[in-house]
Amino acid sequence: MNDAGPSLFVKICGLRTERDVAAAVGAGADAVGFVFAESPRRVGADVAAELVRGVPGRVLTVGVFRDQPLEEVRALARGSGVRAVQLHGGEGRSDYAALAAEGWTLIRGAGVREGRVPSHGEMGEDILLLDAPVPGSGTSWDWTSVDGFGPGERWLLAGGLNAGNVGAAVAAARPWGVDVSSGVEVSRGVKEPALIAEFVRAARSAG
Ligand SMILES: O=C(O)c1ccccc1NCC(=O)[C@H](O)[C@H](O)COP(=O)(O)O
Repeated sequence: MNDAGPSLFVKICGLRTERDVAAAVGAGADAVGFVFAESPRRVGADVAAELVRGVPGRVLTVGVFRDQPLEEVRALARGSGVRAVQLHGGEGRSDYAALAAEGWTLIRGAGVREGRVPSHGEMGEDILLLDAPVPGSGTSWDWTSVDGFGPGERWLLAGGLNAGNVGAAVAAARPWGVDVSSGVEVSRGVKEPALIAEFVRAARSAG
């Protein structure tokens, strides 16, 4: 994983096909996400496992969940072979602690509502993902409301990003990395390789 380098960490989320994975990896993404939560992007453990097998070790594989029982999170994360778990619901500290003890890298998806920006590490996460209140909806929020993250704090900016606005978003919020789903799709759940390549290029030149 790109850990402390100067370049912006780029995650492409909601991949469903080998073509999506090839596009994200080929474009130079640092992480790829597979949605196991209720969503048009949802994949099963078997499909995800097949896709994860095609991802090189330098790219972090992430399973995305929302308000699912811990046993289900464990089963899907293990069954698919992802290395990181991203939680978007009301999961509590004890859930984070249990998953951390089992060795997964933990990403906490937190919606920014009315300018209230959650702090890094509140749940014991490794990476904080600041998102729109409805994750994966392609909606943006006021990125200028972010203030006060230290240089060592790993946090991802997400929510309504695309190749056309990621530069301004990065300039305003100075995140450690960015995450996108809708902005690299032609319709909900259908990724477009050219948009993925364009997004990674724009993000890299911004950060
Ligand atoms: O993608 C989904 O449908 C989804 C459903 C439930 C929980 C999380 C989900 N997605 C997480 C993400 O991919 C991020 O929210 C994403 O990077 C930002 O989404 P977007 O605004 O569509 O770029």
